[in-house]
Amino acid sequence: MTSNLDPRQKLFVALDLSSLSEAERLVALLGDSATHYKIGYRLGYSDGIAFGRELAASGKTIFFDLKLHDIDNTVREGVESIVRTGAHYLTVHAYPQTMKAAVAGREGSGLKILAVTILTSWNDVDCAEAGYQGNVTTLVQNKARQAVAIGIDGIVCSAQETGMLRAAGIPDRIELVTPGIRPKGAEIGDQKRIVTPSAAIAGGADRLVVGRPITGARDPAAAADAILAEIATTLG
Ligand SMILES: O=c1ccn([C@@H]2O[C@H](COP(=O)(O)O)[C@@H](O)[C@H]2O)c(=O)[nH]1
Repeated sequence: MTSNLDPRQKLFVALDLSSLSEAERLVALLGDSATHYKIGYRLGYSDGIAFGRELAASGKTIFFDLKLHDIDNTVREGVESIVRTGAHYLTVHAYPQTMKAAVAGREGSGLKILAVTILTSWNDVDCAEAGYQGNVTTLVQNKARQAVAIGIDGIVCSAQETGMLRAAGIPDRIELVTPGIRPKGAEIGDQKRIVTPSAAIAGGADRLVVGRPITGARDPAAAADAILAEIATTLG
């Protein structure tokens, strides 16, 4: 049996580009190949919020990866501002107070809050260096459980952890959003917990986040199409 799922719904293209014009060019180049975009620090701190608002109004699914973490009032008010952009997803760091404030801020809106557990550029040594007790697996699991209890809509983790999280009882309604995706042969860069697109889908990732393997490719549209083909084949 083949899947009816549109593979484009599984792929967030990270618009980590230095200017609005570069981002506009990439979105035009990708055309219908991409329906979901992520905007992070690089574009977000310049024209990215307005551009995300524009893309959302044009029918694209927009994910602001702002990784909020601040005092409750600031987080809540920040989330309220993001609600007004019409975006669909927003990240906060997976600290209890921050997650509670974010959930309060998005009350009554359609904005989904995603909790960033342990960055995919970290391994066990990095967690120890940051003063955490426990390894990546334990920390991701504990943070995910806390996030679910608080009412968060999704978890950001590596696709290495998706199976473990479902086995630990993280319910299917919680979206597992996975950066650190690297097609075979792609440059790894600063990522440490990487997974190929097909392995991520096979392992139960709900959404893949891909930046440099697309934005840094000589032919970004071809790179995105190759990832979509890999996703489609795995979905069956
Ligand atoms: O744990 C995390 C959380 C967020 N990210 C973001 O995803 C993209 C990944 O980009 P690549 O170029 O494909 O590495 C980037 O915007 C990160 O800020 C993450 O990598 N890991």
